[in-house]
Amino acid sequence: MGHPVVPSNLEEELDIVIPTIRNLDFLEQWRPFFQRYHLIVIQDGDPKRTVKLPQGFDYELYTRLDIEKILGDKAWCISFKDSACRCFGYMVSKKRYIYTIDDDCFVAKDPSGESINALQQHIRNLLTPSTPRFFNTLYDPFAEGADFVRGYPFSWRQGAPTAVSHGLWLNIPDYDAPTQMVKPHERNTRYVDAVMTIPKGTLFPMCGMNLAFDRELIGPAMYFGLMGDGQPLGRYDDMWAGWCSKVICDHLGLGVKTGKPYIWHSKASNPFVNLKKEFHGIFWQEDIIPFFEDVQLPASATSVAECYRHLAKEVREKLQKLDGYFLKLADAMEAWIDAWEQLNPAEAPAALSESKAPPAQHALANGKA
Ligand SMILES: O=c1ccn([C@@H]2O[C@H](COP(=O)(O)OP(=O)(O)O[C@H]3O[C@@H](CO)[C@H](O)[C@H]3O)[C@@H](O)[C@H]2O)c(=O)[nH]1
Ligand SMILES: [Mn+2]
Repeated sequence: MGHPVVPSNLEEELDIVIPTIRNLDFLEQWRPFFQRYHLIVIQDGDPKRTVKLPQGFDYELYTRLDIEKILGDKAWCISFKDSACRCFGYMVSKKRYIYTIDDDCFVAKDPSGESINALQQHIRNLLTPSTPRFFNTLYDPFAEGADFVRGYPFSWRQGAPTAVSHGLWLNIPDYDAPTQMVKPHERNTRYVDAVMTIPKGTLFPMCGMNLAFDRELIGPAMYFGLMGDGQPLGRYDDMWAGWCSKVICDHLGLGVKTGKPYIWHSKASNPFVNLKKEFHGIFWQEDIIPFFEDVQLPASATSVAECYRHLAKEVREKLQKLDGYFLKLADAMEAWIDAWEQLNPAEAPAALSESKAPPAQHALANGKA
């Protein structure tokens, strides 16, 4: 299968969102790959701090004061003092694609020693279909030198539109605090040359460190939750967005891929601080995962916003038994989607009519998915 042509005007189609409590010197190393794109920087913590960017980058920068000015009475749904604040950048972007990266992630090298253009690989992942309904054992059938293997149904080879591309990390792996405490010196040195679709009906731990998605297909579901300052939970921001968006992707016939590209994650955050942030989540997720596995989105929900509002109701009803936090989180999910639609009126969904729905959604409309 030929590689899709990466659109030459991609810079008009993609924003790079970076949350930061540090500085952005890391951009110097990414300059060859990032300079042509517009950056959306979410400056977390003290709004009076000055965040400097290397010369020559085109960017917009938002502090907590900007978020409060823009969102008004809905600003409370955007986390403060947590990387979850990055999702504000998804909301204010006007582009088709989003790439989000942490400020301690650098350009990795592949086994041949070549620098990895993570952005290019993510776009290839997003521009080629996914195979959520039937696993291709040779992994990505659209990769150079690969294809669908014998026994793969020909009528299913068009695949599904890809909504999310989840990249990985060399050096410091994205481990939870307990694992990091037990294995403080473990480094990920394994470069696996593969991209694969996460099967329909299977959840996964989405990491926000090196993540791209199609904002038009799944943007409204990419809310990174209520974390950080004043909240009983942290470091489950990307996880929450991953579980919500995967359930919605499965329902709407969209695909999620994981694997290449790799970035080089340079800093291990403090496992003791992380344990305090993650503590409740380690217990709650034993109930949260079955909740997402069991949730049934109605066939009448044919837009992301409709699915998301249904999810918020389910969270309120079924997770409040875990902790009152989930009542607040459900309210925050609704504030998020309201704010998203206010800031993006053109995208505010009338339910996708059959005629406009891509094939996979056709299947949903006809009850085949
Ligand atoms: O209060 C904060 C803390 C951090 N940031 C910015 O967010 C990213 C990630 O921060 P950091 O690299 O310190 O955290 P990690 O533990 O390595 O990140 C992983 O944890 C996930 C949980 O959120 C995160 O997505 C993973 O990548 C950096 O850019 C910090 O500057 C912040 O804005 N506010
Ligand atoms: Mn980090």
